[in-house]
Amino acid sequence: MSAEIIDGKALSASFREQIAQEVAEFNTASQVVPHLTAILVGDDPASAVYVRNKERACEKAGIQSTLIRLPVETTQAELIDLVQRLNADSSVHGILVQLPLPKHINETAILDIVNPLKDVDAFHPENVGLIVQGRPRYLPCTPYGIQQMILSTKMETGGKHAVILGRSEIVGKPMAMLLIQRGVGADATVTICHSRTQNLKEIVRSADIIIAAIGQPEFVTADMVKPGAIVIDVGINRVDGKLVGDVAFESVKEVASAITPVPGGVGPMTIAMLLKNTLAAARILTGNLSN
Ligand SMILES: NC(=O)C1=CN([C@@H]2O[C@H](COP(=O)(O)OP(=O)(O)OC[C@H]3O[C@@H](n4cnc5c(N)ncnc54)[C@H](OP(=O)(O)O)[C@@H]3O)[C@@H](O)[C@H]2O)C=CC1
Ligand SMILES: Nc1nc(=O)c2c([nH]1)NC[C@@H]1CN(c3ccc(C(=O)N[C@@H](CCC(=O)O)C(=O)O)cc3)C=[N+]21
Repeated sequence: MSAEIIDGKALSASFREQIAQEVAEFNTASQVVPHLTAILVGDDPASAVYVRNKERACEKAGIQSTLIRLPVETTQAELIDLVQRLNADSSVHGILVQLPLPKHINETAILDIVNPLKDVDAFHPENVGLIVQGRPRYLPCTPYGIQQMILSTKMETGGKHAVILGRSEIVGKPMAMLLIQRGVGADATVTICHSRTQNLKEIVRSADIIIAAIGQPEFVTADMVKPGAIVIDVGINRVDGKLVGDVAFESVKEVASAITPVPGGVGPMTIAMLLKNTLAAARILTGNLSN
C-alpha cells in the first residue's frame, strides 16, 4: 500500500489563511503592520528559494517584508552594524539572518546580537534556552512546521521512536527538543544521528518517525524504513536543476505510512511558521498581546 502524502502546501495555506486573519485583527486593534526583515549575504541556493517564497507569503498575509541583499564580500563589522540598526528600528519586529553566512563571518557573533524579542528563527541562546526548558518564546520554524505535519497524520507520537538525521542548530537539535517535550505531538523517544554515527542504517530502521535533514540527495532508501513509519524529508538539494530531498521518495512511499514530498512538503510549512512567529513578535514588541 502506498503512503499518505502529507501535503505541506495545502497545510501551509490553511495556516497562512488563519494567520492572515489574525494579522488583520491585530492591525485593526493596534494600527501596526507586522514587519519582517531578512538579511541575505551572498547567494546560497537554498536561501534563494526561501527568500523568494517567503516574500510572497508575507505579502499575502498582510505582513510587511523587507529583504536586504548584501554582497558576499560584506564584512562582519558591516553586518553587526546592520543588525544593530534593525534592533533599534521600532518598525521592524522580526529579524532573520539567512544561513549559511559566508565563511569569513562568524555566524554565532551575528546571531548572538539579534534582539531576542525580534529573533523569529529562535536562534538566540536565550530563545534556545527557553525551548530546552520547555517554555518557548518562539518555536524554531522548520521543527515547528514538522511537528504540525506529524500532528496532521493523527499518528500518536507518545512513546514512539523518532530518529533524526542531522544535528544542525536550525533543524536537527531543536527538532529533538520539541519531540522530547511532554504533550501532544511530542513525548517521543528521540535518537539523533550524524556523520559519526555507527550502525546508522539499523538505527533508522528501528524508527517509527524518521526526520531526514542532512543535505544528501535521496540518502534514505526503502531498505532503511520500517513498514508503517512516518517519513519527513527536510532536505533541499538541487540536482540537475531539480529540487530533491534527502529521501528516495518513489521507493520509500511504498513502505512508509505517511511521507512528505520535496518540493511541497516541509519548505512551505517553514514559511507558515515564520509568519506566525513574526505576528507573535509584533504582539510582544508592541504590547498588544490580547489580539
Ligand atoms: N525545508 C526547509 O525548511 C529547510 C531545509 N533545509 C535543508 O535541510 C538540509 C540539512 O540542512 P541543515 O539542517 O542546515 O544541516 P547542515 O547542512 O548544517 O548539516 C548537515 C548535518 O547532517 C549530517 N550529515 C551529513 N551527511 C551525513 C551522512 N552521510 N550521514 C549522517 N549524517 C550526515 C552532518 O553531520 P556532522 O554534524 O557530523 O557533520 C550534519 O549534522 C539541507 O538540504 C538544507 O538545505 C534546512 C533548513 C530548512
Ligand atoms: N536563518 C535561516 N532560517 C531558515 O529557516 C533557513 C535559512 N536560514 N537558510 C536556508 C534554509 C532553507 N530553508 C527553506 C525554507 C523554505 C523552502 C521552500 O519554500 N521550499 C519550497 C520550494 C518550492 C520551489 O520554489 O521550488 C518547497 O520545498 O516546496 C526552502 C528552503 C530555510 N532555511
